[in-house]
Amino acid sequence: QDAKLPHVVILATGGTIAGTGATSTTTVGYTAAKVGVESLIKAVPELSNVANVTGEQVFQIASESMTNEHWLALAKRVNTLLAQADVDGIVITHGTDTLEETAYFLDLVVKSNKPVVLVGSMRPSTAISADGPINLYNAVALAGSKEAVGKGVLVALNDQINAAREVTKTNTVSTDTFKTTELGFLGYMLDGKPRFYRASLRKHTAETEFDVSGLNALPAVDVAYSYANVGTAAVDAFVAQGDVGIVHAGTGDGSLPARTKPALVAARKKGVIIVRSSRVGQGIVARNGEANDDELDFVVSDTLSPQKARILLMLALTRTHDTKEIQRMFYTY
Ligand SMILES: NC(=O)C[C@H](N)C(=O)O
Repeated sequence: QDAKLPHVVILATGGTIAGTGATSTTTVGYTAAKVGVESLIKAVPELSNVANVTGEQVFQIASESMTNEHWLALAKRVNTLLAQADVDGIVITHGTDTLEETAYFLDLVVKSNKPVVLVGSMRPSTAISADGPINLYNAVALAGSKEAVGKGVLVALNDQINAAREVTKTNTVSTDTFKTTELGFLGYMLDGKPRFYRASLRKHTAETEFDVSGLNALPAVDVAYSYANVGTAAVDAFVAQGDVGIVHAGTGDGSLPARTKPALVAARKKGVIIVRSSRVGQGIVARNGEANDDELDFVVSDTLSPQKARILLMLALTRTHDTKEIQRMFYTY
């Protein structure tokens, strides 16, 4: 322990960064979530040069199995730790498949300006040139840095720093998979030091109106994906199971197929909040563009991906069912 260094807590949740393969050349077909947090820390002795590190195993899962309940537990732990004067920053080791979703959820509910950095890896810990150790080193250095304070929840892999709201996984297996394609990533990690060039302008962390401290569950919201020949089965099933919100991952600028639209309109009449988003991955879903949202009383996702729109809609529904208010939130966060 070096009193001059920041105290960074590593919260381990599993994923490939904690995965093991049969051989050193196994980079797919490995088992995720095997190695514990103490082993992750021990594998990178250089961490002690940049921070005093302590570890906690919060879950041990592959991130495709992440649930709302995991998020609530994780957010509460993060908020408790960051309220402690002796904690300077948090690193969360996480599977990459839903890493961007956990990052955005935390971006909306963490009540602190202290850095929170999500990190993972694409190769298991046993692989030649595993990317986990260097990613973990950079994440810890970033979480302990003054530069990362107030920047919102960050995602740092492959020497690049991204904002939680905008980053997405873009390649199924490559180590160079996390991208903020059009808006651009925030900066680089270079020799364990952050170099920031931009910041996300949407409200986050300490500035948000969302509070999960008293919540044990989140409102039921699902994503209905659109494609040629789509029918109403998904929307109907979501309504039947009692969803209070549906995010429509529409084609193009969030367009509504002739067959699906009546089901969404009927769902809205029953009180379900409908958010029009797009499966395209880039660009703004324009309000009153592909549909008359004012008339239908729908909300548009702005630039959020369907999976992130689901998160904001769940949190919005913990505060209000007023569509004007919810639309304001989609233009704020
Ligand atoms: N690279 C990874 O971490 C993928 C893994 N399926 C996970 O998300 O847990």
